[in-house]
Amino acid sequence: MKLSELKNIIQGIPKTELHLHLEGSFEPELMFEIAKRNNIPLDYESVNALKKAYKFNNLQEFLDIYYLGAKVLIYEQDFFDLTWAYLTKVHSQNVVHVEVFFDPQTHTERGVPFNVVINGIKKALEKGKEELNISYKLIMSYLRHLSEDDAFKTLEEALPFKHWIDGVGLDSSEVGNPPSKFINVFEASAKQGFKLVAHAGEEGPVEYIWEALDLLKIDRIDHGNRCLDDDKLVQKLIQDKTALTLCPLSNLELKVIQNMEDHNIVEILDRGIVATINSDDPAYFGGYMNENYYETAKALKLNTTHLKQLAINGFEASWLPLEDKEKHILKVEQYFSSIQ
Ligand SMILES: Nc1ncnc2[nH]cnc12
Ligand SMILES: [Zn+2]
Repeated sequence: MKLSELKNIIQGIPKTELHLHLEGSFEPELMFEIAKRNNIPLDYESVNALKKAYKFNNLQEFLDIYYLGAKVLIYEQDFFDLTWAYLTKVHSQNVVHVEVFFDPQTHTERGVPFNVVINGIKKALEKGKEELNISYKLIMSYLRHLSEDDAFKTLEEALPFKHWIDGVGLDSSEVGNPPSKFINVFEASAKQGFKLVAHAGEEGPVEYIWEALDLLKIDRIDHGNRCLDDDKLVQKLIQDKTALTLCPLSNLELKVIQNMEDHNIVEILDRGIVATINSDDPAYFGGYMNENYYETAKALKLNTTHLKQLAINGFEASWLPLEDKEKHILKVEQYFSSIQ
């Protein structure tokens, strides 16, 4: 297949995004605009200088810059603009359903009230549903470098907005902050009716994936690249149909892999695990959904069967009601039939 043909095929696939940090979709241009209107100095003198700093050797180096950027977000309008920019971008890439993370503690820690953050995000998501026909779920993520008590405080703050939040997640610095640190707050979150996900096995060992499953009782694993290290785990993921939200460009930029050709997504798919493709923090890692599909497909020579499976998996692994999943999956199947 020619690369231009591959690009066109990917553009046409109706897609989901299930692993996206809204703060990670903060493009430098918008960051500078908001910094200026809020009168907050940035450590970089221009968009280009900031972009030049986007060279990471590991997750922590990225997180340090990601939290710096988020500091300019103060008002409801800022959170609205951030979310709306993401939605219009992925709409242009034929993404039709998103399940997005926000990190409340990154903002409440700086004195920005929880309601300001969530009101801005929610208004943009609703506008996206009305005007762009993008359905959505919202996931509140606890920062794992902070304490479980802090996560509990966040859960309390979230309760008045419970009807707007579909699930809770666990992100930030993985190594040294195992899922077991958050058993109680995940149990309390489940009692409130939230679905559960957690980043596990991105940089951390396969044991963290086991902990996320057995101790936190999560529904879906964010990343999970390390799962192939353990055959018993692979069997469990297949049996329980537990999905992985893989993020190939993120893995490359954070040096989880050295080359895209080294990515294990084909093996994960071929073993029968419900693998999905996502962008994680697209403003920092050089690509949104289409670019993630494209770079992966190009490097690993994915065929249309793989592409179709990945797209279907996105809907299967989503939290959409069954009839919506089926409707979308039918459209994916019709699309691939039409291009044969
Ligand atoms: N890839 C990632 N891993 C952990 N925490 C994150 N927060 C934003 N992106 C993240
Ligand atoms: Zn992530």
